[in-house]
Amino acid sequence: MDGASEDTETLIALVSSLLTVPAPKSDVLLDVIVRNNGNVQAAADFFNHGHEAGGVPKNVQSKKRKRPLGLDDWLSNSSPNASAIPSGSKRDDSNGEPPQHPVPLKAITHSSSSSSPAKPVVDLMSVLRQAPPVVQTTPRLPPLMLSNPSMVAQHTPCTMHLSILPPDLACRLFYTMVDLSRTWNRNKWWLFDRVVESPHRTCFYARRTDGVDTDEGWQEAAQYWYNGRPGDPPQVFPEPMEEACEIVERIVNDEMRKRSRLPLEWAGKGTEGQIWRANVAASNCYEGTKESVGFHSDHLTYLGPYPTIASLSLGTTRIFRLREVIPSDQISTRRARTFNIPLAHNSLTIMHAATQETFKHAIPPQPTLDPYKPLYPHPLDPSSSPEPSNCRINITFRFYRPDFHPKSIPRCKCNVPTILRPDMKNRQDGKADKYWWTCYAGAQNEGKGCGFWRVMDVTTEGRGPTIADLEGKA
Ligand SMILES: O=C(O)CCC(=O)C(=O)O
Ligand SMILES: [Fe+2]
Repeated sequence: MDGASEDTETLIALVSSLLTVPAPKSDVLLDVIVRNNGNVQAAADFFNHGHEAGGVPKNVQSKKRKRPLGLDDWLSNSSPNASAIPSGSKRDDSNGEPPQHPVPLKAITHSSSSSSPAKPVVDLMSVLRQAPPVVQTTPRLPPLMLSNPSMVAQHTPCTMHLSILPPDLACRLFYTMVDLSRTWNRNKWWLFDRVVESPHRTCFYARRTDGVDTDEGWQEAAQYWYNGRPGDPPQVFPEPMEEACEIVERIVNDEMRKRSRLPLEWAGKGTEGQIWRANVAASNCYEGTKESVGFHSDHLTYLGPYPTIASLSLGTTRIFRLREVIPSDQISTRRARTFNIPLAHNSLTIMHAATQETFKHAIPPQPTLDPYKPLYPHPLDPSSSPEPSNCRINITFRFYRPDFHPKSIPRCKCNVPTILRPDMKNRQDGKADKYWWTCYAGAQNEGKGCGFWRVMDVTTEGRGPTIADLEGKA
């Protein structure tokens, strides 16, 4: 995943933790957070001191006299040493909101590369727990298994494409990535006051044709893949990944031509006139039943609004879980449904425009799995017989937009590049959606950031061309 996404729910949790009055509903909290430009303390002050002064309208006050929700309510009591992933559903909003102290970049870089955290690193899933229940009157819908491409297209903004690579290429790419994955790392970042670790291994790749050796922008982009931890320069696409990428690009372009485009989507073209091309890829390896990635939407920092992300699955079939984030104004009238999509070997899931703005996705732990039985022997040992494998390899091919080049990303008061996130809860279905640049220093700086928060404005920031520019509607 592109870093771990912190989102509006994290902001809400942080404001709730500062309240000395009964907690209002989350849409009210968010409204006040937005009006205070994302300043958690100012939003909390508004509730704490505004009530008596009549600052909060009657209809935004909670009817129930409840103990205010504290930070501890969001953190489970599990031992920080626990590295096993507990069973049962866990919330993953990933990173905590960057806190309040400005820190120079050097300190952050130093801290991220060599810090010895005060508390031991813990598995992310052992720190987070279920969100408090929202009072709901609409009926709960049971999770739905989307077992074929037409069901996926019917219920989600994604499409599913089966058996996309020649079988020998799919198998060779699987072996190549499993071999490479032995050196990949688990993502680590600060969540509130401790370091958490993603329960799977990941690696960031940049395509050679896109100036991997010369453009230091890729180095920064790679660093952000690892939640701001400095690391080695990005790897280039290994040969079978390049071969697969060309096939993936053709499928994505064919699919995109059939779909209507949204105003903030990128409207540039590739050298061969393609609507979409991949210039980077991130690969994930999940071994066994427990390795997973929690619910998140991908950071949009270099992808820009409404990205298309093409996700190739190889090896063992795992479930891809999708769940819509219901906008605040619809929360009492409809419920999100959980969709489970089995990702077979050699299948491509395209997360089309608006997936990151409207849904969260996860690869949950699962009780059992079917080992993948390769059809071909390992290319480095052609006389061996193929061994069944419990690994799933995922490669997400992405297009990092030139108008969101690392050089153009605003820096916060810590002098660290910010991250771009959509306002999922207050969206307008492509018409006037809001995106925020927020401080991300806290992910690596012992949880300390500056609280920087600014609305992204495509026009004043000189970004584009977008579809709206082309259509003259900007
Ligand atoms: O493994 C997958 O299919 C999902 C990976 C993912 O969400 C990510 O890399 O952002
Ligand atoms: Fe993701």
